Amino acid sequence: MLLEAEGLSVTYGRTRAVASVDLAVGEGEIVTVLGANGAGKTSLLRALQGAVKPSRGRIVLGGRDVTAQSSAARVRGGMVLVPEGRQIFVSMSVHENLLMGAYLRRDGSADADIAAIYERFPNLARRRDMKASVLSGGEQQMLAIGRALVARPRLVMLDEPSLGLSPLFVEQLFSLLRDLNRDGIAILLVEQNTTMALELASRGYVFELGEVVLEGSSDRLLGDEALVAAYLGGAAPLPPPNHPGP
Ligand SMILES: Nc1ncnc2c1ncn2[C@@H]1O[C@H](COP(=O)(O)OP(=O)(O)OP(=O)(O)O)[C@@H](O)[C@H]1O
Repeated sequence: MLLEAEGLSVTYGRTRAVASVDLAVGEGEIVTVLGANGAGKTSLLRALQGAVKPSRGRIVLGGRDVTAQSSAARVRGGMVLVPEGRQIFVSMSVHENLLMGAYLRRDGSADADIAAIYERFPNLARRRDMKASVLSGGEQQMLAIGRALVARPRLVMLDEPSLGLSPLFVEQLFSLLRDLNRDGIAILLVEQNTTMALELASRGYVFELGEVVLEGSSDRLLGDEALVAAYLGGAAPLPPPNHPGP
């Protein structure tokens, strides 16, 4: 396995945001983490990235225990996070944002990788000297992903990347994730867009109150009625056709 979390727990004061979670992502695999708001998905990713110290458990990346390592060391180990809300540097140019992605690389130089990002994202190439604040939401998401790719990851973790994007951009985003995966990059995707996430991923974990309540192949989860009822909007039955209304 490329990434393994074993018995991982995250607590904030008395709140147990992540409770004894076991999770794994294989080399080149796409795995999705689903769950309602507040289920602990962001806390899980932040613990994996090293932004939050887990209260219990361990994280193994490429066979090495990284639980005590800094975020920077984990980036060098091949794991990057595209955080919720993108968190690009809005007062910096597109190009400067991409250069920040190279900052943590051991060699420090990323000209060829940034050129490859511009090839992949022509919209960013056209706007390379503009401030990131003028980009559309979709372009900002592409920039956040582009910046992560400059670090040459083996695993990209994304926290609700489709949030606030138009349906067309969401389609583009998912097709980009598919392309990245074809290039050999493993993906750990936190999404509210349950159906699209399961159609992209090979496996999924469903979180509730910090615990994994369901896990399995995407096909199994897509066919699981309990999951459909709880997470795919199938829980509320439609009123009968002759319903008098309010
Ligand atoms: N920094 C923090 N301090 C205290 N409690 C926190 C903190 N961050 C998250 N929590 C709490 O931990 C729980 C899990 O939150 P988390 O953001 O990880 O869930 P989530 O599944 O990512 O939700 P969302 O989809 O709304 O982002 C929630 O009860 C939340 O209020």
